Amino acid sequence: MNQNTIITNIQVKDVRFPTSLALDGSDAMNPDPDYSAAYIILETNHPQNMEGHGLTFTIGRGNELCVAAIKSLSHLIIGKSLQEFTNDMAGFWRMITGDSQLRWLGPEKGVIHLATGAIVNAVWDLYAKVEGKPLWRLLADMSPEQLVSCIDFTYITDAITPEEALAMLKVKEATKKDRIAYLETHGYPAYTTSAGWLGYSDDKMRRLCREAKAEGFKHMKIKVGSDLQDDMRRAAIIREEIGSGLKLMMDANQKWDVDEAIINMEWLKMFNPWWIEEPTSPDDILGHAKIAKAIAPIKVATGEHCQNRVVFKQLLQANAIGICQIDSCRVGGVNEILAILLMAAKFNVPVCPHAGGVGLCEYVQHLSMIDYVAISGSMEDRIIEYVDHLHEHFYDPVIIKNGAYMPPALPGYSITMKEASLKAYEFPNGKIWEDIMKTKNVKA
Ligand SMILES: C[C@H](O)[C@@H](O)CC(=O)C(=O)O
Ligand SMILES: [Mg+2]
Repeated sequence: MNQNTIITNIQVKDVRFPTSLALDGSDAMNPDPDYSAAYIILETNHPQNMEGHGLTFTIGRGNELCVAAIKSLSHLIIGKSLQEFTNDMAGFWRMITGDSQLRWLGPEKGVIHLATGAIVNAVWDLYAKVEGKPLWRLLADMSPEQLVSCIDFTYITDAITPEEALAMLKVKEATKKDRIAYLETHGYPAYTTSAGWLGYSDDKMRRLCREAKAEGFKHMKIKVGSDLQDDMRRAAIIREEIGSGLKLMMDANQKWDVDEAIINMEWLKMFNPWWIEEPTSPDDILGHAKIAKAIAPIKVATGEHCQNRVVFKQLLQANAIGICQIDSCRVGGVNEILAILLMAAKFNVPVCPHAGGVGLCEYVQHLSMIDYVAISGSMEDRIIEYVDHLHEHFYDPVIIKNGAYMPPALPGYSITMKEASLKAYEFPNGKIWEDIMKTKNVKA
């Protein structure tokens, strides 16, 4: 590695895609999302002009808050060298989350933590690019000691210690190469949410179900939580299309109170769902535990709004989740994800990442792959979410074959967006937004 890759500047962009126009991504809680990215480019003095790219995901309004928070954090990395960070990754993460004045805004939650995710992921993207490897492979090639050294164990040692983590990783070390070979041949299984968005008509839902089946998907997710009768009607349509052989998952996006979730699942269980996702408030650990106990063997899944490793720890300790849904930039990026993956493996809870959003499929494929290669060592009951939106804006978009993600081969974290897309979709002055404002005759 070049010994002096200095981060000289950080560009921060507010990029938004008008997905609400077609109701792509719509659910019971979020009826009109505009998939958006607070997007950053780390400029460096690298002789080949290497840049680190990263984003954090929002659904439109408020993206500017993440942009502002990233700007507030940027003094922590500008002028520093990449090597200073990579020599002590856990220290780097503690430094980014530990600015005492900014920490007051969290700690480690909300807008400031979303911003942390963008910056941390951009540093990992730069690291992987400088090393000439896709991120999953950079991590897979690390020794157990190196992987453990990336993790800040603060607040989680009652669930997992660095020594335990090391022992777990060492068990998987010898067989890593077999799993890399398997991944390269078969990929990692995916499920699709594309047919199940709440705002889609019945005809569109049916067509997308058929297409997904023909493309080889074996699992599909449907949105619920608007109105029970309508949820049942739509679930019946999907079951009719996919038959009993395919797995169906349901996502309530936090719409229900705890007892309401239990009652509604009593009705919805006739459609044989594998899991119910975000049945209630993402902060209600005991509520999730109560639901999980009441509706077993249907599993409770959550994580896309889970703010940090501490909440994941408690969800796992309380037997509140049967599926752990990491989100690549809701928590503080790769370092914190590694901690969560290790805890999930220790508690024997499968990880099925959340990827409904722009760039999230591109990100999370790397995370499931490192989980498989080095951490849990298993694909059993594990699938990565896939949504069929906006991949054309990335230089290294996901590749899905026969319903599986194929491992990315280009260096980096696959999150670099095309310059033309960054320009056209920049909010509010990009061409796309200017045109939308003109049509609506409004100012942003
Ligand atoms: C607003 C988003 O599209 C959300 O519905 C995504 C989600 O819950 C998922 O992909 O799961
Ligand atoms: Mg969801």
